[in-house]
Amino acid sequence: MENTKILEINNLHVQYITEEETVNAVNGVSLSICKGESLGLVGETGAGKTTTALSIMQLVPYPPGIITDGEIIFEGKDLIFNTERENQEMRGNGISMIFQDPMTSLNPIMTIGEQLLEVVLTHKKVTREEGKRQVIELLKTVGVKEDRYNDYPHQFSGGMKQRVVITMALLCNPKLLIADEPTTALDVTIQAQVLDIISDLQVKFNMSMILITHDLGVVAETCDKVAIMYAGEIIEAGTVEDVYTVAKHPYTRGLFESIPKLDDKNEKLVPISGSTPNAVDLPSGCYFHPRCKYKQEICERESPTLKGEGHQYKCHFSLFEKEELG
Ligand SMILES: Nc1ncnc2c1ncn2[C@@H]1O[C@H](COP(=O)(O)OP(=O)(O)OP(=O)(O)O)[C@@H](O)[C@H]1O
Ligand code: NI
Repeated sequence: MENTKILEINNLHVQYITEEETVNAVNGVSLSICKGESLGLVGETGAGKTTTALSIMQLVPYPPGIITDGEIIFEGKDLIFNTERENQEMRGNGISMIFQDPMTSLNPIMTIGEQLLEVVLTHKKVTREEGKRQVIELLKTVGVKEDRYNDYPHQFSGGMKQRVVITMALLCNPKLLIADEPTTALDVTIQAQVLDIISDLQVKFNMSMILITHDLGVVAETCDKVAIMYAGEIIEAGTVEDVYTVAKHPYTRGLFESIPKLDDKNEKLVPISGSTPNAVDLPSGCYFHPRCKYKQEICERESPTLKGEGHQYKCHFSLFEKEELG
């Protein structure tokens, strides 16, 4: 792995503003990814993962969504100041995104061959023949046979559709791939296959990747680094090895404890008590304090800063201090 930063997000804030309410979806996210590196972005529903991804793609729906602060530096340039033309170019050959539902990306009334070829011809200076050759070759790589070129999306199963979408995302050789829960909509039996394909291609093409998921096991198998999101903030981040060995934030610990253990069939899922805060009306101080069993007075009052080098966590105390506090 090289150490060149390909993407750097600094202090990103995103809100969804309507007449009735303001949703604080992303509240100061900072993260960076190096060339060829894969980052797992993990968090409960509503934590702001998709909004972070859409911000990078410059696809936050406006209205009601608006990036209110921060920087998104891709290859040295702040995407927030891009023109629409520059955005299209960035999405054509810089950053690609795979969505949860394959039909978000596929046109139901075109054959998959036609739509994949169109992507190539829009972004690369190649002949139709060469374009078609590239499409067929990449389709084969993801396990879709050449004789399916003229089929329509509805003729494919969910897993096969997602393979076509992966092909579409990779045709223009993106430097960064964002996969937003790419297998959640699929049958459990084929989720692992599709994840393997994504993971293999990420390594093969030396792409950087952000993999959004609820599944800490998937991150362990697929990613170099992990970032845990809670209420629009990254509350812990580091290498998979560091974070999985010693989780430093009580929320992360709670997430690990809530994974059912394979070797003990009777082990109950231990959910973190309480629920995620309402993004319209966030708690004072540390957003996790209402659910934290180590809560102290300062936690209700002050938002903790991010501590640590490399392995970072956003908490007033180290866990060992907490254990002493009881
Ligand atoms: N178009 C929208 N309008 C208003 N609020 C929105 C919109 N999209 C998302 N939100 C809100 O923004 C917050 C963050 O949502 P987001 O989809 O980014 O979370 P997520 O971590 O991707 O969740 P999930 O795991 O369910 O996909 C949530 O409170 C959500 O309800
Ligand atoms: Ni999401």
